[in-house]
Amino acid sequence: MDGPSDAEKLPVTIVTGFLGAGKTTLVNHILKGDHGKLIAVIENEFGAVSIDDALVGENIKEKENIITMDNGCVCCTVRGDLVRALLTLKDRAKKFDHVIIETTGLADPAPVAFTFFINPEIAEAYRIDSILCLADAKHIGLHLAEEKPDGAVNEAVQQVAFADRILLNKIDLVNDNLLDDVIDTLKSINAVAEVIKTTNSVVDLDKVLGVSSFSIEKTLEVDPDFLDDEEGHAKAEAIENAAADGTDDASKTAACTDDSHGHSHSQINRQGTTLNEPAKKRPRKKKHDLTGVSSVGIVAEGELDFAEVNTFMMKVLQENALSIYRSKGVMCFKDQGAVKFVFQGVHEQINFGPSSVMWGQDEPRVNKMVFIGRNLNRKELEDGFRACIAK
Ligand SMILES: Nc1nc2c(ncn2[C@@H]2O[C@H](COP(=O)(O)OP(=O)(O)OP(=O)(O)O)[C@@H](O)[C@H]2O)c(=O)[nH]1
Repeated sequence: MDGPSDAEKLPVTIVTGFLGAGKTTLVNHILKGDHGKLIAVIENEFGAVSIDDALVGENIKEKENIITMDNGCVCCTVRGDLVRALLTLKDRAKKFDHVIIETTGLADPAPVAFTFFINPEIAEAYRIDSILCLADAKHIGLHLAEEKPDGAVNEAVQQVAFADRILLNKIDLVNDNLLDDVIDTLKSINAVAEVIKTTNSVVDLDKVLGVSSFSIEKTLEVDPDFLDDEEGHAKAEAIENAAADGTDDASKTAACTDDSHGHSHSQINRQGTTLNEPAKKRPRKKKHDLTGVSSVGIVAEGELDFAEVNTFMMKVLQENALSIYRSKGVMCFKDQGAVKFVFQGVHEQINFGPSSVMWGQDEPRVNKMVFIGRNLNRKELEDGFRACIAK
């Protein structure tokens, strides 16, 4: 018997893009939009302390419409969680019109997309509408050019290569020449995806929702092994088992092939074909290797001193502009009543100010700060931040 047609399946948008590119800003733009759709959001954060759910939660009417997956990358350690989240959403009485998955900025989108093909229940209920990649016009060049250890994928390249739409965001931060260069680089990696220039991820919603721009044929052109993963069957089985028994161990084992928290995917080159084109022998797939990349999450009770935080953050971000990819947090300050502050940093670029919502009456006023980067000094960051609590 034939399965359901694509039109009967729930459309899913996978939002990808490097750390700080504007993914959460896009999700919020979509949620606030006048589209009349009931949207469920699956948020994945790399660190154990999540901030994005609070930032997205401000725009989502009911808490149950947002599912957060912390402490791991959706393409690696929490893939079992993704399967569980999708199965849970499918069985909810409330019928959603659309699902958005916001991946971590370090996720390789290929295994996330793969999930929609290996699990029959998910394949029957969902279709990928689009893989959207947010690219930060100012910093994407840096990340695309980053040399990775031998055998490891560059996640920024994978994100661009697998997208069917690229939102080239933060165009306010670059001049026209640089913008043209960035577009050339993006096109050299992915010649087929439409590139849409945006500021603050503001895009016409018709260009991002219900666009049916994902195509398995195009994906297979980018990665001919996409559905034919060396470990694919073992992975599928392990992930399904993990989903069934409520543990992630199986997906960890399946997805992470070594201690460096890696698993294998094709590395894409600038022409959008796999490196080491398969000759007779299948090329060894490259690993998603996050060695040295970590997140430091800090939860601190008490009110912060404004001047101390300012001095500490400026110093830390100036001294580590290249190694701290991303910093973000929610904070409460002395003498500021119920005003909730949001800190957003992308490398040395900072946005810091009051949130659009206040601390709720029953909401515990707890400061949360996350730093994500390479070779972070956990103790220095934790001690420094805690020292900013007002005496
Ligand atoms: N100048 C400028 N800032 C922007 C733009 N779009 C987003 N931002 C800011 O960039 C910061 C990061 O944006 P997010 O939407 O949180 O980025 P993200 O990709 O979700 O970040 P991660 O989830 O940490 O990977 C925030 O301070 C945004 O307000 C833009 O077009 N121009």
